[in-house]
Amino acid sequence: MKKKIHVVGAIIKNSKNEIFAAQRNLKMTLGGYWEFPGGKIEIGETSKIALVREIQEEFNCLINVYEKVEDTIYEYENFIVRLETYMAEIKKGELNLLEHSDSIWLKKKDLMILDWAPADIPAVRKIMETMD
Ligand SMILES: Nc1nc2c([nH]c(=O)n2[C@H]2C[C@H](O)[C@@H](COP(=O)(O)OP(=O)(O)OP(=O)(O)O)O2)c(=O)[nH]1
Repeated sequence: MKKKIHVVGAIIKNSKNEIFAAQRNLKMTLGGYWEFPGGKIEIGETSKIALVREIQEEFNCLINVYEKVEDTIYEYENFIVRLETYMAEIKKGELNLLEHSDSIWLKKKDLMILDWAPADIPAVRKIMETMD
């Protein structure tokens, strides 16, 4: 049976209404794909607490987490992911790439130029449809 993982991702918006995307480095699973930063929820954590922790660990940055955007299940070749995404903003500091190979701030209309991790596509579509 395929392993199931529960992952949370932050759709971080700046004052120019741009969205932050990060590229997974080639040593990570799904290396090279773009994602909403985040990671696996640990036992006993809420999704929002996990998201704040992951962004602190991977980007040394404190975020505020707001409403849920999407909740998708996607079956990869070797595992099944449940990806929850939440709107977020930087509360303190800046996003430093401690683990990712690249990052970009994009207007929502341009989001599809990236090669997103397949599980992220429903969230990307939803942002493009709903955000001002
Ligand atoms: N953080 C994040 N992970 C995503 C997204 N979409 C998606 O399919 N994933 C997958 C990639 C990873 O297999 C998993 C998240 O694990 P993680 O971010 O904690 O990665 P990790 O380095 O700890 O995982 P691993 O490479 O050690 O297996 O979910 C996304 O938007 N954000």
